[in-house]
Amino acid sequence: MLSIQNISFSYNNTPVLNQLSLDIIPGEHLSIIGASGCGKSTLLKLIYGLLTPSDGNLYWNEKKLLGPDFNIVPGEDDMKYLAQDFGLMPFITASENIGKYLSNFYPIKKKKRIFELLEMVGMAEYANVKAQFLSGGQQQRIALAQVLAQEPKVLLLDEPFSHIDNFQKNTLRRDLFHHLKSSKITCLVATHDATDALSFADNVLVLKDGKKIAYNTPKELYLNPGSTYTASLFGDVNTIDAQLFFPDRKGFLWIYPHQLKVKEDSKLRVKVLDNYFSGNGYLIKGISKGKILFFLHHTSIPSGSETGLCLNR
Ligand SMILES: Nc1ncnc2c1ncn2[C@@H]1O[C@H](COP(=O)(O)OP(=O)(O)OP(=O)(O)O)[C@@H](O)[C@H]1O
Repeated sequence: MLSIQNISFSYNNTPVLNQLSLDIIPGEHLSIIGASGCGKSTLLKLIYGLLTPSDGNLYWNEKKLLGPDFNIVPGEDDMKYLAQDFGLMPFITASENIGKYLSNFYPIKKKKRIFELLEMVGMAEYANVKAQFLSGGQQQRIALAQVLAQEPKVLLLDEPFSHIDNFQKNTLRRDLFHHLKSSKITCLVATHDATDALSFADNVLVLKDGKKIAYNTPKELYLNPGSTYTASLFGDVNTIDAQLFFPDRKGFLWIYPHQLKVKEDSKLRVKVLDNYFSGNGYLIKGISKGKILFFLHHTSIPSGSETGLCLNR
């Protein structure tokens, strides 16, 4: 188990992480989400041992992780960390970058493993191309293959698909996360992409200003985000007075655009401000009693017109 126990961290006396605790069981896939600068990358660097916590402890299977103040070569043996800047060697080929840390003792086995990994990241045809001639997305895929090559027990991925186009990203992450699950590799992913968290994580950790503000399964967190901050990490969201739909309820509801639908005679009145084509319909921006609301509709609605909204159950 990976155990994060009450860790805090500051860069030059500026606090970045604040008393964070979490246990991650072997084989678990955790997504770490939060606004830019909330401390996601810093947390991964602390776990991998590139930084030392100013307070608290980290354990991997009862072994205390000591960080760079105690290890001559930073980085834990059982772990691999893929940083946002990939770290490939530019003057050697894609294959050589992947095979860099693999043993030369069994050359046929090594070649096979490199090929398998190139296939997994959809880069077989670039095997002999030097890294410096690959695009950003291609380099990111080779860097992913490189961290997988040594079969780590824990994989720490920082925005692993940020440079990869949607089409390839969808295929790649399905294949990658399937591979990690079947190989029982524990995986922590810092991400801004809601799909990484919703579709592929077992649990999601939400950070805000270096603090853990929510932790749950993706489904539970999506349906009951508990704050506008958490809900908005999954996309556009409306914060609506609960009494508007449920007279007995107090507080707010977090309603995603697809959870509202047009009902002309509904008492929630909205004036349409803008329409955004979204493929299978329109995302519509409206205003109701001075508050911006987003909802979906199968056609556009003229700006300036008024309509009613109700819950889409
Ligand atoms: N080497 C550093 N020296 C000083 N401050 C740093 C350093 N690295 C990061 N920070 C600051 O620490 C805070 C957390 O940074 P971090 O990179 O962990 O955030 P993040 O959540 O991963 O952001 P993003 O989503 O934009 O990658 C930010 O305010 C950042 O400016």
